[in-house]
Amino acid sequence: MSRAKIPVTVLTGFLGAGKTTLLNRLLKAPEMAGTAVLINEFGEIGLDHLLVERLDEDTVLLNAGCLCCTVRGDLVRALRDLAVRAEAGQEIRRVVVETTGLADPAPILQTLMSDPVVLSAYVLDGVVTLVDAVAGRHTLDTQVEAVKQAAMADRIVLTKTDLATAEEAEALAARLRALNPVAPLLRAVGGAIPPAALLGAGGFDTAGRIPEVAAWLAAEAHHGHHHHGHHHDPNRHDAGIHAFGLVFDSPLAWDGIATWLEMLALTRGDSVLRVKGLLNIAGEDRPVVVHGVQHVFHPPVRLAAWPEGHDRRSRITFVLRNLPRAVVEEGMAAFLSAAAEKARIGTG
Ligand SMILES: Nc1nc2c(ncn2[C@@H]2O[C@H](COP(=O)(O)OP(=O)(O)OP(=O)(O)O)[C@@H](O)[C@H]2O)c(=O)[nH]1
Repeated sequence: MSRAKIPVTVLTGFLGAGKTTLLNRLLKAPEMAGTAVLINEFGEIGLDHLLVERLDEDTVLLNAGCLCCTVRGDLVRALRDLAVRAEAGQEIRRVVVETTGLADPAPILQTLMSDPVVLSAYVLDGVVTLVDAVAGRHTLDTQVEAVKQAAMADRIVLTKTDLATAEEAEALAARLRALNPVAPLLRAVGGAIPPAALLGAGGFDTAGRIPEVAAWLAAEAHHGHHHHGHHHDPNRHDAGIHAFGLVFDSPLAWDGIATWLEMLALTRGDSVLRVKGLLNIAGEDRPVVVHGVQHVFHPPVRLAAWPEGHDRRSRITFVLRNLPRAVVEEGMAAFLSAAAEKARIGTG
């Protein structure tokens, strides 16, 4: 007799919407035991695997590229590997795939619903899409991926409602209901939501959805991944978007980096789709994690310890739209040297 198929949940949502935060909470729930996680990140230096508070053999990185583009083959391979392990007796009760914030869900769903090996071992359990209550409106206005993510969701989770006014959240909710009449619209602050609200959505169905959804899937079925428009450059989605990472050998001055990140969010928030950093701050034993999402610079968080097996250099990744890398690098260097000078004068 063949084994029961393993349910796969696709966790998506635009850059910085709160996917990793929610995943971290979810994985702590007892009913999530035996969950394998596949993480995909956009940009040269992946950090998410360091930020998911559990990196064991069942967390697989699909790194340096976008799941909907070049990494699609990796997704199939990772799922096949997990299926082999499950067949050999390892307990894999569920798989969660965290996509990059820029992922178009159509090719991912198409892959999950059509690859014969994947189909033999897995069943699609649903698409969970997170929408940031603060940045969501602007994101839906400017990024077609975000529209697709919302329209193809089986569950939509409005995040960061603690940072938005009730009117903002309600206006966004109304827009999401129009884009997706079938998905329950849930809310989560800090990723807090019962797993049962997200899991067990059942196979993907286009019934009741806006007509574009069926058209997007049909287009993917015809294209196949060889003709997928943007698969040549993993770090480039539309012409204006690019990602890069910076690495710093010496500890950084908190003053300089914090002031600069605040300035960047304030003045260039529309162009700074995402900043994520794991930082070695002068005078701190523990790593400090910083997150910027468009106009919001989130409060920094100290991790309990440096991730094992990783050096203590600071790493910052950026996803920018229509903003040259040099502008960011020069601005950052100026703020860091101003902070160093201040410290020198202060102590000298
Ligand atoms: N205030 C508030 N902050 C949140 C909430 N959810 C997430 N955040 C913060 O938002 C920032 C980004 O969260 P992540 O979970 O890293 O977002 P992500 O979607 O995984 O980001 P990418 O993988 O880069 O697309 C972090 O600073 C989180 O602490 C929320 O409900 N309220």
